[in-house]
Amino acid sequence: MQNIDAYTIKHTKIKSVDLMEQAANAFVSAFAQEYDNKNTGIVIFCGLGNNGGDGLAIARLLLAKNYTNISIFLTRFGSKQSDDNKENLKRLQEMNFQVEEINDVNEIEIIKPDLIIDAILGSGLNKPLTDQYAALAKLINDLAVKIIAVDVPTGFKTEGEILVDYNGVKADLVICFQRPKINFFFPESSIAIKRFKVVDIGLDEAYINTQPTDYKLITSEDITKLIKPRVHFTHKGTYGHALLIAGNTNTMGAALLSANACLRAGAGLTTVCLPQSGLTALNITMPEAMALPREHVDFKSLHKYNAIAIGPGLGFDDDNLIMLKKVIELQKPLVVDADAITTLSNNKNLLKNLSPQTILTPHVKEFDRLFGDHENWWQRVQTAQTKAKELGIVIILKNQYTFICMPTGEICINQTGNPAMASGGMGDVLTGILVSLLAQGHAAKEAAILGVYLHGKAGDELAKDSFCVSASQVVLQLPKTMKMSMD
Ligand SMILES: NC(=O)C1=CN([C@@H]2O[C@H](COP(=O)(O)OP(=O)(O)OC[C@H]3O[C@@H](n4cnc5c(N)ncnc54)[C@H](OP(=O)(O)O)[C@@H]3O)[C@@H](O)[C@H]2O)[C@@H](O)CC1
Ligand SMILES: Nc1ncnc2c1ncn2[C@@H]1O[C@H](COP(=O)(O)OP(=O)(O)O)[C@@H](O)[C@H]1O
Ligand SMILES: [K+]
Repeated sequence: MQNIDAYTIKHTKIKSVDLMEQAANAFVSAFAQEYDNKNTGIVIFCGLGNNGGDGLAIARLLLAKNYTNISIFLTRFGSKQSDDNKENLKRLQEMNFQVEEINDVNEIEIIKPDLIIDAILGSGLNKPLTDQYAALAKLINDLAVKIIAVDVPTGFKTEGEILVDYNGVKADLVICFQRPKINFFFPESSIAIKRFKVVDIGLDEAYINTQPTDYKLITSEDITKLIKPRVHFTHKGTYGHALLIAGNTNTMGAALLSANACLRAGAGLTTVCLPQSGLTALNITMPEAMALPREHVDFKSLHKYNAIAIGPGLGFDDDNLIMLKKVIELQKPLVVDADAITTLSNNKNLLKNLSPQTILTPHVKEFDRLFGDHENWWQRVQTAQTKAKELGIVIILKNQYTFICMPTGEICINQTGNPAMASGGMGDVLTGILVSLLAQGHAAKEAAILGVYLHGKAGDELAKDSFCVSASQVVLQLPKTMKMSMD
């Protein structure tokens, strides 16, 4: 971000203090949407760097908006004060507003406010908090009032492993500038952040997009470009034939959910390879799908399918390994999920044979089973990136924010989806969508981006007026979500 800052200042001829003003304005607009009561008791803590400068500018702008119940503390714990911080302190003092300067946490005397704005340290954090900073973070947290952080909670690293013994500010809301930080997407961030909002501060977007980074946020524009419209004079043969190898006695539902998702994501034809005992259920619930009883599979006949998915509810029968081997040998576009990932974990030599059009869809436990235990998500995502490159495949590491690791080393982060979707069968639905998209001719990379986004988006649409969302509901919602995502 620092170099993007510098570029914007240089090329748009905007002064850094004006960029700070834009950032403060964007913060205040977002803040006012959340807290519109002008009598709200607000305490703002500012450091000496640019995060503190933002805080001082925010204080002035809030006062101008008639938030009258504001106290400001400037923490002089160091000696270095940034120029823009000095300038904003001057502007505030010119308004005759008192800024209380503190050199030691013990000097602080505050009456419990309604909320605290944390502008002590931001993305400039370069070491863990100690001494005065750690004591101040503790004091703020212990007040047990709402905390709104400017850009980043003080003490929170924006990149790298999140410390288990985090001692920084614990924010209810982070109003973050221009782009979310990578560490916001890891579950461990919940120790410091309940919620974040990203605001546009006018940095040069075109330039940001030229900056070398492994991370890319998936946007609705990406999806609109990727979805292929249904074209006149096309027929079922145009949209591919998908095969799902799934289901077992007690987990037949997984096969049915996957198959239904595959149909509803637009595959021309869907065949389900499931145990004989599941045939009646399939025929009754999904007359559109075809069946291939698993007891009588002629592997040579599998060539005709455009894409294959293996794993949901598959179980661990003796012949599963043979089936997985045969399917990998076909070198077709392939999704390996659930129990097939576990089988792969026990037969890691197969990994190197996966075709370049393979997508693996592990959740955290399956991922660690496959690639070893990890202490945290930062490490896990690094491994996913390395393995996707090494094996030349796509790895979808599933979570609230799903990481899609490409063979090129690129990591696409998906932000759709929500906790209402945290229920069994949701991953089976994703697998059905993915194989459907592969069968329709999307490359693995495209199918992964589209599938993960649409799956979460359907869940988001349903969660707008529903406490929880079932996997079957996501399946039913899919065609609408796809249609709406086209424009
Ligand atoms: N990027 C953008 O797009 C825009 C960014 N903007 C804002 O700038 C913020 C970044 O500002 P910043 O670079 O001045 O750093 P900031 O976080 O204020 O820290 C200041 C100093 O603190 C020190 N320090 C660090 N860790 C420490 C520790 N553990 N314990 C003690 N001291 C520690 C360290 O000093 P040093 O150790 O080097 O002496 C550091 O230099 C960013 O979050 C956003 O709010 C917007 O205004 C405009 C657009
Ligand atoms: N809190 C959440 N936010 C967003 N997506 C979620 C959440 N919980 C679950 N999901 C999504 O649901 C799916 C769950 O997959 P998985 O654990 O394999 O489910 P199952 O094995 O029950 O089918 C993943 O795609 C995951 O991203
Ligand atoms: K902060």
